[in-house]
Amino acid sequence: MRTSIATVCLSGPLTEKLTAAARAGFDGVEIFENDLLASPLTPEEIRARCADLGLTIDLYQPMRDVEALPEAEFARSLRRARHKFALMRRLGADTVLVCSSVSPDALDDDALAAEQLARLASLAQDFGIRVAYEALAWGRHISTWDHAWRVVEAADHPALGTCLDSFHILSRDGDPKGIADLPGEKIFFLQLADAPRLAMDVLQWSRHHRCFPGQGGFDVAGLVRQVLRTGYAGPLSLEVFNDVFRQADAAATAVDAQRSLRMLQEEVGTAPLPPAVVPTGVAFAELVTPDAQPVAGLLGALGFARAARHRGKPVDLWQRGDARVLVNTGPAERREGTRLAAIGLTSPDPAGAARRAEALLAPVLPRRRAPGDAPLEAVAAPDGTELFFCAAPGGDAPDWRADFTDTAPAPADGCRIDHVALTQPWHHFDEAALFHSGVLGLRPQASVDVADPYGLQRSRAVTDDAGGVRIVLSVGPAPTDGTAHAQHLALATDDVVAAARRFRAAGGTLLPIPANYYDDLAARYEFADGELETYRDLGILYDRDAHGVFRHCYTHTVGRVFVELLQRDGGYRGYGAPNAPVRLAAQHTARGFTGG
Ligand SMILES: O=C(O)c1ccc(O)c(O)c1
Ligand SMILES: [Mg+2]
Repeated sequence: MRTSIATVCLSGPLTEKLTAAARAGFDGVEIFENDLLASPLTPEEIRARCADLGLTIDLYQPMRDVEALPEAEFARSLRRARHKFALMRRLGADTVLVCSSVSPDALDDDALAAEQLARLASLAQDFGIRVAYEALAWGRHISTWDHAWRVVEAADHPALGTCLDSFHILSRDGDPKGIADLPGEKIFFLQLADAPRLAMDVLQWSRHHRCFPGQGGFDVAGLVRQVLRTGYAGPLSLEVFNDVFRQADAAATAVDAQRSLRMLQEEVGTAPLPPAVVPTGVAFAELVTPDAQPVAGLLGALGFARAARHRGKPVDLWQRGDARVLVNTGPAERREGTRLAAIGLTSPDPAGAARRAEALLAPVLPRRRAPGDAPLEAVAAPDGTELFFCAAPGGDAPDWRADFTDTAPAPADGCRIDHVALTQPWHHFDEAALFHSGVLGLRPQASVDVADPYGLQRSRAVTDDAGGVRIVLSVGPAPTDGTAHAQHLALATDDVVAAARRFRAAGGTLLPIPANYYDDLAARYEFADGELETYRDLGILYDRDAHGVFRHCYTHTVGRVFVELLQRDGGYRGYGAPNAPVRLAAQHTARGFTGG
C-alpha cells in the first residue's frame, strides 16, 4: 500500500520535512497548514518540490470548527473554505481534512451538521476536492468514529467521506469492529498513530504523546485489519504529534516512521518482509579504546584472559567461560574514548538476519574485510552500535573466530554475557525499542522509570524467549556527566560473591553502596548469618521476584563503560530495577575516583 506521513511528525522547515519523508521512502505527505503558512515557498513551488521528490500531497489539513453552526457563522466557514480550496488547487492537493468542531457555538444537531457538511462538500466538488470528516476524540458534540460516520452517511454527498484516525478511535477504547462494515470508498483517509497508555486528558495525550505504530500500547494493526476489510485503497498515513519528534533529526524520525509502517504492513499481511531471524546468544561484545591498558586491567581483574589476537587488525579477544570481549585499539576508533561499539549476535541465519535488517532500513555496514576475513554481516542500530550477525560455530557458515590466531586457553567456567545495556540518545529511545524488536525479532519488555539523582531514567529490555540475548535500552536525564552516556556489560556468574572478591583482590574497584541500603534490605528480607555483611562489604545489591533471587555489583567505569557482575538464581527474570536508583546515585558519588 502507499505510505504517507503528516508534516507535523517531523522537525524543521517544510522543505527539510519533505526531503526527509522522500528519502525514507514515503510515497506522499499530509501537509499541515502551519507548515505551509510558515514556508517561504509559494504553493506552486511546494507542489513542484514534492513532485521532484516523488511525493504526492495526499491531504491538506486541518479545517476546524466548520459544521453545525448558526447560519451566519456557517457562511463564514464557507468563505474560509473557498480560500482554502483555491489554495489546494495551487498545491495540487485533492483531499481536505475537516475535524469535528470544538467550538462553543457548535450546536448539538446532527441533521444540521450533515446538511452543512453536504454544502461544504458541494463547494469542494466545484474545485475537484473531497472532504474527509474526522471525529476528534475531544470534539464538542461529535467525538467518535461511528458518530462522524452517521453524519457523513446522512449528508450523502459524493465529495464527502470520513477520515479514520487510530488515535481518536483507540484512545477512547472505541470498538473498531463495526468499521469493517463501512463502504471502503467512503473512507477517504486513514491516519495512524499509536500512543502509550496514559491516564490523562485526551487532548494533551494526543498533542504530546502520540508515537509510531508499534511504539505504544494500542492495537493499531487490529484497526488497520478492520479498515482493509472495507476495501479501503487509500494510503496508510502517519499522523503523530510528539514532543520528542518535534525536536529530533527529521531524517532519523522519517526512517523510524517508515520502519514502523513496514512492520505494520507485515503484521496485517499487505507487504511481507524477510522473516525475523531471532539471535540465540551474544557471541561477543566489542570495546573500542584509545588506551588498551585500563581495559586490559579491568578485564584481567574480572578473570578474563587474552585468548587470541586478530590476524589483520589491532583487536584482541578476551575470554572467560562463554563471555567474549573484543578490545579494539584501531586508529580509526580512538576519537571517542572507551566505549562499547559493537555486539556480535549468534544467528541461525546471518544472511537472513541482514536481509530483514536492510528491508527495515537499518544501515548496512561495510564489511571492512581484510583478505581471508570471515564475511560478517553487520548493521548499525539507531544509537550507532554495530550489530554483527555471527554464524553459530560448527555450521557451514564461516566462523568469526577463524580470523583470530595465537589462541590461548581461556578460563573455563560458567561466566557469560547476561546482558548489554546501552544508553540511548534521548530522542532515539522509542526508535531503539522498535528497531531491536522489529529488526532482531526480540521481545520488548515493560518500560520502567528509575529515579536518578538528577532526573529520571527510563529503561526497557528486549530479549529472546530463552534469555540468550538481552539488550537493555535506557534513556537518561540531560547529559550533565558521564552517567548519562554510560554503557555496561553484565556478566553472569555462578557465584557473584566469589567473583566480586576475586575482582577486588586483583586490584579492581567495586562501586561502594551506602550502609542505609543494607539497613533497608535487613528490614525487607531475612538473611542467613553473615550474608548481609558480605553484601555490604562487597557492594552487592539484592532483589527477588516471583521466580528467584538476583545479586549484582558494579565495577569502576572506564571511559563510558562499566561492568556488572551478577548471579541469577531460580529463574529471576528482571535486572534489579528496584536497586537502580541506589546504583545511579552511587555512581554519581563515585565519579571522580573511578578513573572514568
Ligand atoms: O490535535 C488536533 O487538533 C488535530 C488536528 C488534526 C487531526 O487530524 C488530528 O487528529 C488532531
Ligand atoms: Mg487525525
